[in-house]
Amino acid sequence: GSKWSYIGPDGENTWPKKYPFCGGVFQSPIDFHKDILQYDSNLSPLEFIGYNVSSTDLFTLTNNGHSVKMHLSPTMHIRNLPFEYTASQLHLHWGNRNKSEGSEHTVSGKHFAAEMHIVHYNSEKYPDITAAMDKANGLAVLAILLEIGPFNPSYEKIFRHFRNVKYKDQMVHVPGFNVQELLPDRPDEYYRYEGSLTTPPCYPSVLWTVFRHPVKISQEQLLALETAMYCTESDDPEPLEMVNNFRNVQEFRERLVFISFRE
Ligand SMILES: NS(=O)(=O)c1c(F)c(F)c(S(=O)(=O)CCO)c(N[C@H]2CCCc3ccccc32)c1F
Ligand SMILES: [Zn+2]
Repeated sequence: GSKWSYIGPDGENTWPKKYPFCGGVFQSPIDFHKDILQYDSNLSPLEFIGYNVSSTDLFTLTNNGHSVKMHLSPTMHIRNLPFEYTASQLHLHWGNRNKSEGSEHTVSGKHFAAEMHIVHYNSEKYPDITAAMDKANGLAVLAILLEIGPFNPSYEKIFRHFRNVKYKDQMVHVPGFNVQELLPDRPDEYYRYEGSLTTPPCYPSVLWTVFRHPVKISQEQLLALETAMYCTESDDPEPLEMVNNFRNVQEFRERLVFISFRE
């Protein structure tokens, strides 16, 4: 199994030993700051096809020991990227109850409270994500920055199930809903760059789209995310809280991040 973690002897500084790409090029996440941003008028709004999933369809929510991930319906895909990308799963990254600064990407050096990723694979060129995940242009990940605000009923459609996936390998079914509700206002405004998976094996295969505007969830919803899950199995005598499951920002030299909006 994947023997890596975010803390301790298998923490991120040791990842390159077992996963060489983690010490390679084009690594994510990164910090978005003024002098690496460049407006690009060709960055058009993405089209989200099949995101409105019927409640008779079921998503599977799983605690995989690293994050909580929700397997998505293969009828969901994005258009307006260089290729068509089909949805695979979504998952989250967060901090802890004393420090709600667990986003992966940062803006002018600032963390947001948490970050949600919707992982897609290039279904035009590859049959499935396993074939796509180590190829150039293989994956496209949408990133939504989360911050504290009013209660968010759309996010609650996922969050209300956290108590049933407290421990590693637990799963629960979530009735389908319109996943587009999870996206921020103005999804036409985003950061775009070529990067990598932020977990081992860190393949440099990801076309990143990080939406400019954060989504608000309540303090209570954030606390539930920060305190509900464990990395360990239900019968483990030494339970490990699933907290701070974000990678630190990586060196980003001699490259630009393209933005679809003017400052
Ligand atoms: N931040 S990130 O880079 O988007 C990111 C994660 F952070 C993350 F934890 C995961 S994981 O939950 O699968 C646990 C470790 O792979 C993924 N999985 C992707 C890529 C790896 C293999 C795979 C296979 C099927 C579906 C999705 C994925 C991931 F892409
Ligand atoms: Zn992620």
